[in-house]
Amino acid sequence: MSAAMLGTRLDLAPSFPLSPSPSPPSGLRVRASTSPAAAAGTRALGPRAVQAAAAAAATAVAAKPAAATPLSSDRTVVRLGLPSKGRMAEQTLSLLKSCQLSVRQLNPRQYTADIPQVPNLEVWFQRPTDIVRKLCSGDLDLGIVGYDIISEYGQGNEDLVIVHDALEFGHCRLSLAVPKEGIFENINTLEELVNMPEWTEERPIRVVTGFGYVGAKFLKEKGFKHVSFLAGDGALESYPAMGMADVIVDLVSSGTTLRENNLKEIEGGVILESQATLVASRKSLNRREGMLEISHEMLERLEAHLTASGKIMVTANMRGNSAEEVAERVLSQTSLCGLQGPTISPVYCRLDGKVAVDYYAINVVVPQKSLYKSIQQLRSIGGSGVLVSKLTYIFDEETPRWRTLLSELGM
Ligand SMILES: Nc1ncnc2c1ncn2[C@@H]1O[C@H](COP(=O)(O)OP(=O)(O)OP(=O)(O)O)[C@@H](O)[C@H]1O
Ligand SMILES: O=P(O)(O)OC[C@H]1O[C@H](OP(=O)(O)OP(=O)(O)O)[C@H](O)[C@@H]1O
Ligand SMILES: [Mg+2]
Repeated sequence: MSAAMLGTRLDLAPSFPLSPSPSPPSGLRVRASTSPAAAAGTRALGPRAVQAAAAAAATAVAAKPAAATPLSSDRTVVRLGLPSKGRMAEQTLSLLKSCQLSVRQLNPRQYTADIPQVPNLEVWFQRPTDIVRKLCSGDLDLGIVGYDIISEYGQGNEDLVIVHDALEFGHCRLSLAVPKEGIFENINTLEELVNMPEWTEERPIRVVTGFGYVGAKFLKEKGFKHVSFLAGDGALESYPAMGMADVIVDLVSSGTTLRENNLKEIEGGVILESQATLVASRKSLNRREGMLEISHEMLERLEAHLTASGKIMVTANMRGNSAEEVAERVLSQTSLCGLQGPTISPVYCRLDGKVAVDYYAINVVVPQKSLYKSIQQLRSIGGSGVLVSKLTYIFDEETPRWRTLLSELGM
């Protein structure tokens, strides 16, 4: 454990280059599902569209050479930074493997590796904080890190663009927590904490955190006037009991560490929600050869895998007079609507020497958690011979996140 005073007191008002908005800086957070561009986009996006985007990017660069800052080094390979340690490291590799993007590392002590499926891509194992720093400096082009680290170490840098904001692991929140007892016994909201008479210029509230930038920005925006920060690397939950800090700003997942150390979260005290993200350098996306194609491929594979996870394919047979009549019955059930709708196909058999349709086969994708309900609903409308299979990938016609990314890049 290491700790260093950032200064006896942090005079928040003049010394912090803080933006007024509590939300992530524009250009940093790319929200695929909510953007109007994503909602409006219906055109299929194939490899040609990626090439077109790459060509557009090249033209844009060619059109304004004077304004463009040079890319760091004239390397021709694209670099992906992956966490070298910590709890994200293993999960990152396993996610990539599930997307058929297995990382090949010849020796565990080597910091470089490759993904045989993607030529022209170098993998560099780095600490998560360094991944963000190196994306900003142009020494990496892509990275997988927690949103918390992007917010803290990216500090609103417009060059960072989130390509996929929800890789579905590393879920945690950055939260302010206070001791359960003593002067905090009746403090349950951030407002109550701000208004405590204890905090004065002579005796500021002492906050220990590894998130000095995001933490200070949040407290300033919430109206804290007298704050003193202590930077800590780990075991922050011990600081209040040791008398070294009044409150902590740290990552929380299950809440066990807080509870076991007699601390509690308070209403309004969540600073940000985090999970693993795929993040890129805007300069690289705009100008490094091959970068758009690689980003598109990674995004598509990640989306296909993540969309399929937790979903199953249910197949059943059903008697009926026509496909439409069977469809009416299936669509009358809430759990059988599928992704776009059920697929219904005739099952041909020989009846009295003639080919005839007696049954229809229904294929429908449903969330794994509603499996039993789906089976019950299928049976209630005459379904039989139910087969259930796990889905590995769902490649949609287009990836809304890709469309959002292109629009973010002005392409
Ligand atoms: N308790 C948690 N549960 C889930 N995700 C977490 C938790 N703590 C941190 N994370 C996420 O994992 C990332 C890496 O955290 P982790 O603690 O594994 O690495 P580290 O702090 O660099 O390693 P170490 O703690 O060994 O120095 C964090 O940036 C955050 O996004
Ligand atoms: O809510 P919980 O599920 O209890 O998780 C929260 C804890 O996890 C992280 O610590 P980590 O395990 O990384 O240890 P560290 O402090 O040594 O980094 C974080 O800093 C909290 O202490
Ligand atoms: Mg940790």
